[in-house]
Amino acid sequence: MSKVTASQQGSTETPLIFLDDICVTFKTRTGSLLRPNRVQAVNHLSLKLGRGETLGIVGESGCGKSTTANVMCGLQSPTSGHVYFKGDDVTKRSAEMRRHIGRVISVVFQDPATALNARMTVSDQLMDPMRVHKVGSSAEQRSRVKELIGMVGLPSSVLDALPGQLSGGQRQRVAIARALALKPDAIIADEPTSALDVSVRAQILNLLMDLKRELSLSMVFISHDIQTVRYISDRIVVMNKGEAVERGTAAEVFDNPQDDYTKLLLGAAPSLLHPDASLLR
Ligand SMILES: Nc1ncnc2c1ncn2[C@@H]1O[C@H](COP(=O)(O)OP(=O)(O)OP(=O)(O)O)[C@@H](O)[C@H]1O
Repeated sequence: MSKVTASQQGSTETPLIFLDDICVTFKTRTGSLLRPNRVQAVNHLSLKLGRGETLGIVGESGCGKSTTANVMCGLQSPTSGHVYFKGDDVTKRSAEMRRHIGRVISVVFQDPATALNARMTVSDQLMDPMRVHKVGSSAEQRSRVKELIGMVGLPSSVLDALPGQLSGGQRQRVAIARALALKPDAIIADEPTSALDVSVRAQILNLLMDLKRELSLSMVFISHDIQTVRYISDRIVVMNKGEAVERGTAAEVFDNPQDDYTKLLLGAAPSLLHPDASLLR
């Protein structure tokens, strides 16, 4: 397995995740069997996720955000380029490496209704990753489940509930608790508030920020809403048509946007966050 040093990646500390010149091309259903059409979902993208930072990835639907997230957590192999985890080249993962990365990088998806198993109680959903990865005794797993549900601000009475008996916000809290079950290094949150009622979006964002700080997590936060990304991120990458068109600290991107597309996003739709700013901290 080849290594890349921090200085080769242009920083003093080896990032948790480093995507180096990633391209992802998909064959589409249009075109013929011999000459399938292709879509370039990610086009020569390089980015780093530092330890303990929140990296926001923002752009319109179809610009390649989810594909980028999937490359980061190993759900998608790049067509070209390299993926480094803590400096190790993990582009071509063995089954063991895939398992390890699945444990240390967790994903929170947009819609908790589909991300959770409708037939499993909350308790079983939280226990599941620990059972699959054989972490702890059953007594330790049960105790961790109680700890997890408290961490996301839900009462232990919900542990016996099925997802369908919970509100959308409660379900997303359960999905976040499950993502934390194996004590990951990083969470990738892919549009985690988009499917939620506007009144609970700020609560979920605040929860993610609190957990990230308390647990010293790294986080990738993906959204098409640039105001939400600004609120939660330390650094931001703006994507357009598979490419990173702008990057910088949240303040740099907002106060002094350089790219026309970023300016367009900033001038576009109002924030999808609750209009009552007092809900945000
Ligand atoms: N499995 C796939 N097969 C074919 N094309 C795909 C596949 N996954 C994504 N694409 C295409 O790649 C491009 C980027 O998709 P991606 O889902 O990464 O964008 P996105 O910015 O996350 O969009 P959204 O916000 O709508 O989820 C789109 O044109 C999409 O249709």
